[in-house]
Amino acid sequence: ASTWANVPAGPPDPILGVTEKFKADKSPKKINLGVGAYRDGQGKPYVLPTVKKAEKILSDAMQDKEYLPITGLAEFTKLAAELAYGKDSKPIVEKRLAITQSISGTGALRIGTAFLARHYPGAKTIYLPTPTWGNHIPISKDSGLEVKQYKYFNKDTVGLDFEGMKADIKAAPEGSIILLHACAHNPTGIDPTEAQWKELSDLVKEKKHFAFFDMAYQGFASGDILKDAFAVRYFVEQGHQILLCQSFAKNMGLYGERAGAISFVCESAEEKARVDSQLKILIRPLYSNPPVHGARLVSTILSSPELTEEWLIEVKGMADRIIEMRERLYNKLVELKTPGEWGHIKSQIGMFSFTGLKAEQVDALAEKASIYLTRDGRISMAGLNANNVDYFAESVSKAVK
Ligand SMILES: Cc1ncc(COP(=O)(O)O)c(CNOCC(=O)O)c1O
Repeated sequence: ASTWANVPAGPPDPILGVTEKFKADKSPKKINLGVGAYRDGQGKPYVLPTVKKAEKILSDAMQDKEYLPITGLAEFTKLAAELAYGKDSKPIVEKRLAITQSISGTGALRIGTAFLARHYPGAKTIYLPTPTWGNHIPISKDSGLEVKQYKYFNKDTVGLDFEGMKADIKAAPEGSIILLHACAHNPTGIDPTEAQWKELSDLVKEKKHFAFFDMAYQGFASGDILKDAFAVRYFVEQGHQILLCQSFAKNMGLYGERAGAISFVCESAEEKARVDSQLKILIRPLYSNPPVHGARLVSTILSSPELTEEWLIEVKGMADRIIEMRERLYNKLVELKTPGEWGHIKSQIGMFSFTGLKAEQVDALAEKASIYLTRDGRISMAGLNANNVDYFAESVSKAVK
């Protein structure tokens, strides 16, 4: 028998599988609201003008293709840390932030969970919000952590179940690992308010929990990189030794370049050195060293005040287009007298909207209207534009009547 006779056919990824179905659909009216990648007003992938300028600078520079160090391009990780924490944040000023480049946000999450599985002094259990980004679960499990949940989404109010969230975090054994979406929660688009983040910081501190931040959308959520980093910076100011995963996939449109970073707030420069050494030991047998081009693109932009200024305008432009689509969709659903409450479409933030559509309604939209979204009712708002938002609203209206 063949070597692989016992390999079973696995299920398609719930998110990426939607795009496969979309591609197979021949309808001219088809819409892909599945994958979380930004599209411009014409439904096209968007290469930021600052990225194009950085490409030109790099191609003129004709740099070599030598290996990066295990922890990546030092200029990239320095600039990524400053973007997230702020130039004058204490961990950076006191040189006690251990950081490594990663294979985008997914790679950062994989390194973080693997590092915790290997070195965390407490229980090797990670608490994830319900729901969370689907990939958080297999990443954590494959790293050897036990996965538990904390309440997050209240389907009656289509809002944050803050009391449930606090109760579950409080009930978790002291010193538990709590994964927190820093901004633009995926898939719900619902974030704690700044006041709620302050309460969560107190609770995490009281329980001596470990805050594991996933910040895949800094700048892309509200359009303001400082606003989106509020939770991360507040927790650090409050003295939490956080772990932070960063991605430049969305806010710089570098999806396929796989530019990301993971950082650990340490107690001292000496501890940072020990953590850095163990990060190298963990990464070396994983992929040895990371891809160079994406890191150079990010560094070229963030090391130039004028390119950074232009980038901030571009990332706000993306966020604003999504916010405009939220308003247009909401107004159209209301105009069509669509049954149900739709305010959450406007109040949610970031790439996604948790519509509240049921799985069978999602299936009907695919079959009857060639509109594709994940079965949890999440839509990527970026897939909507002036040419298709009315058709989508009309189709939803029909599906829920
Ligand atoms: C919360 C979160 N963390 C991390 C990541 C990792 O992204 P990357 O590895 O591309 O940086 C993502 C990317 N999500 O992909 C879009 C989708 O859900 O359809 C994410 O949403």
